[in-house]
Amino acid sequence: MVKVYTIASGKGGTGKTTVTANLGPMLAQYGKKTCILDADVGMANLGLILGLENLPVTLHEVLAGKARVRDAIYDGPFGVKIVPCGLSLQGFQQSNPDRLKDIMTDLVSEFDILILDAPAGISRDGVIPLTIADGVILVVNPEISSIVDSLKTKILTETVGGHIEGAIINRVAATGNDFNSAQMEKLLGVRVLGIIPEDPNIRRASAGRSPIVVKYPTSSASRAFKRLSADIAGIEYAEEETQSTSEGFVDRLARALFRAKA
Ligand SMILES: Nc1ncnc2c1ncn2[C@@H]1O[C@H](COP(=O)(O)OP(=O)(O)OP(=O)(O)O)[C@@H](O)[C@H]1O
Repeated sequence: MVKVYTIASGKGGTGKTTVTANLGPMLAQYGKKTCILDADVGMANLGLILGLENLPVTLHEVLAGKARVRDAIYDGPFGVKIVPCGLSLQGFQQSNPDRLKDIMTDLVSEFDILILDAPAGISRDGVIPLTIADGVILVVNPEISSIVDSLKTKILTETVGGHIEGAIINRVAATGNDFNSAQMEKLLGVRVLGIIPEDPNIRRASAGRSPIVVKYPTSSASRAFKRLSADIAGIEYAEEETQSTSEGFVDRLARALFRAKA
């Protein structure tokens, strides 16, 4: 039975695309037939950070009624399938978001998990992905404005008959000064599914057109994404050894010095 998740937030820039781009490949790696779709048709950037652009057919053409969804499915890391949007404003203007539901119906028989990267805010384009998901996952930053906006999205989701699966707290500081899981659960009134730390390797990986789980698999955010994906896939996650950047550097320096002395 397919499970459809929508990755949503109230405020923009909380990390929805980052979460989608990393959960998708990891779920595929853990044996789930997974397809990620860029439902942020106006400000699409899932394709951009996964190295997919200048494509002949994207979700824009499908939503415009000019192409079939199976022609807009591309291969991604670890076997995940990706349905990106184009980058052009014209493509967005021609898209009809009401077609999204039919598109999902076409895909349900082929996948175990479908993940929709929803637009920020509470526009019509944003509401449709909330209604067609089995579970909406809120991506929240540990700051009061993001929490308040997520609460609005939670209420909106429930008002339109959607179901909140839980929240992912993203960009949590390593200092331990941010709200913890229990506090976030109390504030949001939803289950915290995972905590993703602030990790500069996320931006480096995106600049290299790759998800962090592929580019820097032992980085702190990658380990958090793997743990979260394993939970969603219903498998046990074996904690990997931490590869601290400073240890790696010291080891490399020691080796270089040893070679220089020899
Ligand atoms: N855990 C993190 N650590 C460091 N940087 C992060 C983290 N998560 C996301 N970012 C960065 O924050 C920025 C916004 O992330 P992203 O594009 O995923 O957000 P979004 O919610 O999809 O945005 P939008 O609402 O505009 O679609 C990006 O530059 C991304 O690299």
